[in-house]
Amino acid sequence: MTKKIAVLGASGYTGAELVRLIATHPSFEIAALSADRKAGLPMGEVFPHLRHLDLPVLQKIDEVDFSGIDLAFFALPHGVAHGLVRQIPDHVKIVDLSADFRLRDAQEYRKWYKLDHGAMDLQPAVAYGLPEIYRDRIAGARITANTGCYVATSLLPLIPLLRAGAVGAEDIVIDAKSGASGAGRGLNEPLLFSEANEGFKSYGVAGHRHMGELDQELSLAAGRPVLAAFTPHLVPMIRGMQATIYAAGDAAEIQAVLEKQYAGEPFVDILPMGAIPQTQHVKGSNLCRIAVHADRRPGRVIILSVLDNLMKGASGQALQCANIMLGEAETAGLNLAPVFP
Ligand SMILES: NC(=O)C1=CN([C@@H]2O[C@H](COP(=O)(O)OP(=O)(O)OC[C@H]3O[C@@H](n4cnc5c(N)ncnc54)[C@H](OP(=O)(O)O)[C@@H]3O)[C@@H](O)[C@H]2O)C=CC1
Ligand SMILES: CC(=O)N[C@@H](CCC(=O)OP(=O)(O)O)C(=O)O
Repeated sequence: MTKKIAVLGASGYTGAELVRLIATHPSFEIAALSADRKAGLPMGEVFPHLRHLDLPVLQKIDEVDFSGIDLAFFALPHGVAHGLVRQIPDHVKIVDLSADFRLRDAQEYRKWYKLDHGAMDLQPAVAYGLPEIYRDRIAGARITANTGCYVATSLLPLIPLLRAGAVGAEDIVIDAKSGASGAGRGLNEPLLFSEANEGFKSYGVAGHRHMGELDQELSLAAGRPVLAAFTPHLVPMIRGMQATIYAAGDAAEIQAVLEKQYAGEPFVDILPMGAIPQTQHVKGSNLCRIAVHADRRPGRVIILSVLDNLMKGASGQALQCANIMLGEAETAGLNLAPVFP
């Protein structure tokens, strides 16, 4: 049976990526698209690459008729979803791509996002949207909080390793890089071509807002508090993300744990030990590719994890969660090989 889908925030990058994916989904149909500043415009005008699709005009959220909608994606900035969620009728399932429902503690949300959370009472029923780890919870949830892009890149290798005790919890360093689309489509001077191209910089050093989410999930996996070092960088590419993770552990054991954990998983590809995954080899796909290297320092490893921030880092993963929530094949609309070169 066809499921009717609303994409809120369809005039942004993750919203447009959801529309691109849903266009080939065998049983999802786009019934409503929302925008803020761009409300009233046809989607094909805002995103000419999608003008061949027969799509509803962008509306303000309060104009959307949710009565026939089965699931809404919130592709909205953080700070919007927690105020919006109560306006959405109970029959509508929600996949929130923002950070609003990722943190289970109101004080942590205030600390990292400088906002008071308006719907923390709903949090116990929210599933954390990392399907390979939380599939069963996602299947029964009304609201899923899609994992952040940097965090998904880091957690896919680290959660199984911490659970298995295969990496030391006390000395994890995550050195991460993102393409510019990770910052969304809003105007932002440091992301102007002449400022972001041909350059490289770190940002959010020792304080990026994804640290709260990392702390939460790494600590849960280890069964004790874990404070990893995490430094994000902006690189002059459009899509793509890499986390280079330094930790204590035995490379052969780590390789074996990851191969076992992800055997049969369609979207996590554990490469042979010592391989070099590249962002170019996941672009446009929902794949996360991971490779383990033994460091020359005994007992230390280097783990490389790459994904497309708009796909497995956001919209691809959100569609994977929606498929699980609506009882569809998990890969529906996601069987896309990477675009290369
Ligand atoms: N980009 C990425 O790689 C990733 C993004 N995310 C998260 O996904 C969410 C969406 O990101 P992204 O698509 O990049 O963002 P964009 O800035 O590209 O898009 C934001 C969308 O939200 C709409 N919007 C903005 N403010 C409001 C508001 N107050 N009320 C209603 N609608 C509003 C915008 O409408 P309009 O343009 O018409 O004003 C636009 O459609 C964010 O929470 C982001 O952190 C998560 C992982 C990765
Ligand atoms: C390059 C760039 O600016 N990236 C964004 C990624 C944030 C993002 O998408 O945030 P969530 O996954 O938490 O929603 C940033 O660092 O703020």
